[in-house]
Parts: sequence; structure tokens; C-alpha cells
Amino acid sequence: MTLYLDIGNTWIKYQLERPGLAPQQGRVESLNDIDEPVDKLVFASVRTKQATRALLSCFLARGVPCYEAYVSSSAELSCDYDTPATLGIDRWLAALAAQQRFGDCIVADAGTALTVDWVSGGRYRGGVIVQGLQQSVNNLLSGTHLVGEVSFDSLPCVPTNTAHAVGLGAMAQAEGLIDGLRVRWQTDAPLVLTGGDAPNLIRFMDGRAEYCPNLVIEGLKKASLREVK
Ligand SMILES: Nc1ncnc2c1ncn2[C@@H]1O[C@H](COP(=O)(O)OP(=O)(O)OP(=O)(O)O)[C@@H](O)[C@H]1O
Ligand SMILES: CC(C)(CO)[C@@H](O)C(=O)NCCC(=O)O
Ligand SMILES: [K+]
Repeated sequence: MTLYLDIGNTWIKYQLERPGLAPQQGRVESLNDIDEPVDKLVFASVRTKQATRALLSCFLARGVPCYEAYVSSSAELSCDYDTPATLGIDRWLAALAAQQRFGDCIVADAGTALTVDWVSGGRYRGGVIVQGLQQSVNNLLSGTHLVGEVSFDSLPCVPTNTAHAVGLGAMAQAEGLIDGLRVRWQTDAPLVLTGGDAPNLIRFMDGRAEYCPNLVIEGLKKASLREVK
């Protein structure tokens, strides 16, 4: 069985490809939570080399072949980043998968960080990195004396309580960022959303985006890979 891992800033998203069965997928904090037999591992990690190695050590010690995705221009998608090796692999893989599905597009990955990237004409053009929705709310709450629940559900147009004021603020900030970049980049390419907070954002943006839950893992399946020993 092949185990695909998207090792993010906070969570590890996985997909286990099982012959003759539907793939099993989920989100875990630690790999100890995956106890199926694995004979090949394919991963992308935004964590340090040391932290990633430590995480994979149980597989490496058992001799499971481990392959890491890296940024590599191809005929389908070339990379405009100044130094492609420093582009977050999650951004590259999401762009690769989104381009395959939608062609030219804007890809937003709403996780611990929020990244908004632009793919056009077979090129990964670049994009921005800001704090994610939850992170932005947490920073606000920790830097002020605000208290109370924050809600991302059933947000009204004009908030009349604190939970909605903070919730709508975070959503509208993300929406405004994406709309602003669209103007700057002069593109009306479709918006593709992924990441843990994408379901909240997609509801907020009603119909103005495509939701793809596992873009990074999809990208892993078409990425250039190198073996990690
Ligand atoms: N069941 C869940 N458990 C944890 N976080 C969740 C869950 N559902 C949605 N979220 C949201 O997902 C966000 C985390 O995003 P994601 O799962 O994409 O990965 P990450 O590894 O933390 O971040 P990144 O993709 O930036 O590396 C959190 O801010 C949280 O608000
Ligand atoms: C921006 C994050 C943190 C988003 O997960 C990740 O893609 C990353 O660590 N990137 C490296 C820096 C860059 O993309 O320029
Ligand atoms: K992300």
C-alpha cells in the first residue's frame, strides 16, 4: 500500500492507496495514528529537514522506500519563483493539481498560513503568504482584551455581535486579499480553494470558487520525486 503524506505546518494530511479498495484519508497530528502496512511512502513537507526525518524515522528504519516531492519545472508547468528550491512545496503541488484540473487559475490554500498563488499560461507565476484565518483570529484575541466565541457559521452581512464581527472580519479580509490580487494581476481566472479553512471560506464566497479538499495530495501524484535515505 502506498501512503501519501502532506506534512503541513500544524497537521499531517494522509491518503492510503489500497489495492481494490477506496483510498482511506484523513488528518492526524502524529504518524503513530496510522497503523496500516505501508510498502511505499510519498510525501511533501513544509517542516524542517530534521523535523521531517524524525517524523518519517519509523518508516525509514523499517526499510520502507520514502520519496519526497520537489519543485521541478516541466513541459506542463514551469516555475517563475526566483529560487524554485525555496518555494513551499505545498504551494507548488496545489498549483500543479489545480492547473491540471482547471488550467489558468488562482489557487488559495487556507491552512495555518493562507497562500494565494497564480498559475497562467503553463507558468507558476508567484503569489503571497499571509497568516491563515484561525491564526489571524488568534492573534487578534491574544493582542487585545477581546473575549468570547468566534463564529464562522451563518455570518450576517453586517455583524451585530462580537463573535460575528471577528468571524466576518477574518473572512472578509481573506476575500478582500484575493479580490485585490485579482485586480493587481489583471486576471479573471477561476479561484480554486483548498486547506482546512476552505469549507468556511467557500460558503462565505458563495459559488465564486471551486473547492478541492486535497489538492496537495493530488499534486503529489504528479510531482517529481526523489528518494530520501
Ligand atoms: N477537524 C479539524 N481539525 C483541525 N483544524 C481544522 C479542522 N477542520 C478545519 N480546520 C481548520 O483548518 C486549519 C488548518 O489547515 P490545514 O489542515 O490545511 O493544515 P495545516 O497543516 O495546519 O496548515 P498548512 O496547510 O498551512 O500547512 C485550521 O486553522 C482550522 O481552522
Ligand atoms: C508559506 C507556507 C508556510 C505555507 O504552508 C509554506 O509554503 C512555506 O514554508 N513556504 C516556504 C517559503 C515560500 O514559499 O517562499
Ligand atoms: K497552506
